[in-house]
Amino acid sequence: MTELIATKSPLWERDLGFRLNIVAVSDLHLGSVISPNGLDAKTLVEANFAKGGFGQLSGGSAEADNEAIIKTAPADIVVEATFTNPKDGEPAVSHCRWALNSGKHVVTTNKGPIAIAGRELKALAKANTVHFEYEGSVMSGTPVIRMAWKTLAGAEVKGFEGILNGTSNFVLGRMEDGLDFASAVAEAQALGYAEADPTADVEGFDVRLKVVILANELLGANLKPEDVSCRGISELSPSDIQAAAKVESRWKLIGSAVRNADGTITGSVAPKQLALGHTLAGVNGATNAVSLNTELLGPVTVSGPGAGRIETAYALLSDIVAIHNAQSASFAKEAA
Ligand SMILES: NC(=O)C1=CN([C@@H]2O[C@H](COP(=O)(O)OP(=O)(O)OC[C@H]3O[C@@H](n4cnc5c(N)ncnc54)[C@H](OP(=O)(O)O)[C@@H]3O)[C@@H](O)[C@H]2O)C=CC1
Ligand SMILES: N[C@@H](CCO)C(=O)O
Repeated sequence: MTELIATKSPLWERDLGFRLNIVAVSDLHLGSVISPNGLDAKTLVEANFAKGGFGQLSGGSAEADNEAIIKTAPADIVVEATFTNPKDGEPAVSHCRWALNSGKHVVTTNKGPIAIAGRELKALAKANTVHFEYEGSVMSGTPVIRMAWKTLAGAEVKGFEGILNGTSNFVLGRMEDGLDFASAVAEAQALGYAEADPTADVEGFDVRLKVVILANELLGANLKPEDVSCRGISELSPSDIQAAAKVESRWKLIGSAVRNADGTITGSVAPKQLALGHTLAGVNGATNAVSLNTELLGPVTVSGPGAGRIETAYALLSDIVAIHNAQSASFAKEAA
């Protein structure tokens, strides 16, 4: 995000009508810093700080004092981009609570807080009259949550199925090329697609969080991760991959949810062998795609980048734009 701010600020000011000013940063390795007048994004990107390096800056400390930074920094918006913890969502859930309770908007790509504590955090945002935005938690910068809410409003989403993890899709493709599993995972890590612990990617835990988020957001479910059955791609062998190719099909890790006749919602994550003609069979690399099954339009499929540094930073920008637009609309209404 800092890299994007360093290069895109003049363009955003012209096209989007705001200029982002970084007033504080907290990072486990680098430490933390508060600068009410703003930190230069280019310097932050290029300085190549050593461990604890923020300690050298005015207003800086070699320790990541997240709580104090989040609560006291003179910021309007807190960007939560620590690692996703699929078990209890921490420390990100606490980061979001501290920010919302301090009257700060939160934008995040972290799946943990939304899948595990989404209801609580949304209520907290409402109580504090601030926004809690998380478009990048599913399919990184590719719009799906707001797209479904806004552009497909009234179309009645009944279920969805999708490729929701860039790493596992990339790994399956590289295994089709003949690469072994471990080398393919290492490539995905080097490209910035994988989670801090890639077990979450290959065992399906990351997709499970995304299925929970989409089911709760788009189908009005109240699922928790443990409600969604989950199998990952680590169960597939190179011979499974080759056997699928021989019958004109491909293995894909599919996350899905459906509203049942009795109104309950069932979610699942599992590798599926798809015929080459299937809408999701041609989705390659770190690209994600989701087919939303709607009552009025039938399936509507969205496809785009599902992982990557810039792609994920864009998701944060899209959340900030949403906040800016909502606030501008509300100021205009008050002024009328
Ligand atoms: N990368 C991607 O393609 C996508 C990522 N996401 C999600 O976005 C988030 C960020 O992704 P990504 O940058 O790839 O993740 P990384 O794991 O690469 O980076 C996480 C960052 O958070 C810092 N950090 C970790 N714990 C703490 C803490 N307790 N306090 C302060 N800083 C902390 C790390 O610091 P340090 O380096 O010092 O350990 C690191 O800089 C994750 O939740 C991820 O799941 C969502 C969509 C796509
Ligand atoms: N590790 C995740 C990042 C996006 O959530 C993936 O590969 O899809």
